[in-house]
Amino acid sequence: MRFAFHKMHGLGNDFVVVDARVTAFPVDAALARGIADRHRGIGCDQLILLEPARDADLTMRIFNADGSEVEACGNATRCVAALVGGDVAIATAGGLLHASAAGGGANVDMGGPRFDWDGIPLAYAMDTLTMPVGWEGLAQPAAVNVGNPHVIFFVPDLDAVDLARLGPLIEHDPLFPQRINVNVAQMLAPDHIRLAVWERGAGLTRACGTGACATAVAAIRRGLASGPLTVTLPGGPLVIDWVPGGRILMRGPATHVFSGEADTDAFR
Ligand SMILES: N[C@@H](CCC[C@H](N)C(=O)O)C(=O)O
Repeated sequence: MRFAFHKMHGLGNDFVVVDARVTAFPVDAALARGIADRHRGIGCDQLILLEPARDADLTMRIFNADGSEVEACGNATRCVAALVGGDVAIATAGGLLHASAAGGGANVDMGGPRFDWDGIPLAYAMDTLTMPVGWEGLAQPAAVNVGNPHVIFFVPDLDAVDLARLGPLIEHDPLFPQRINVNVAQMLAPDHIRLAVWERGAGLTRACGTGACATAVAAIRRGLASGPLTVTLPGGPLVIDWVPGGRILMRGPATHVFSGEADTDAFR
């Protein structure tokens, strides 16, 4: 099947966006993996599929590079808002999001975070603000669900952490029945966090919007920070705001790189 796509990125977290609002685009895990493949496909961290919605302007489906379909993607939400333009209500598996395109990027209302252990989800009950668990030097993380699941470690020196090695161990730990996105954060100031993310199903990425949201929320809950604050990822900064009990607001860039056409047969 011939299809059109947009290559986009948010701070280097890159996407293949297929607008299937008019013509359906049947995707399975193997096709998503093939499109995302950086050697044999188009290449991306996530494949984003736009479909019609009943109670929103559109539905956004998210497939990680490993083919798994997931609930939320902050950077893709900004890209979709920038692509569609104006104010847009986006239905996702993680909830209804409201976004508005703004000067080279977008503002997104990412909804409210969850902290209950079975809503993360974790395999068994524990405190999610300071979890009594650890993996080598990484210990006592926080867990936050912002539509998708995140675990956040605060460390004194981000450069001392080998996230490429520890990320997959933690992602696949039985404590996380739906696997987990692994965030390692260094507080630079009460309004500035440096962050690296091992993404579930995609590995190390240049940026993770939901990771920035989850980390900002965890830092505020722990009394380490107050919003609004800047989260600087390898690909650049995002601005996140949250007050306890409220909704998470994210602001950041969205870039359209090129548009193209391809044939699904090429990726199977
Ligand atoms: N890059 C994203 C998150 C994509 C989904 C994530 N890997 C998951 O499996 O939950 C972002 O910008 O939030």
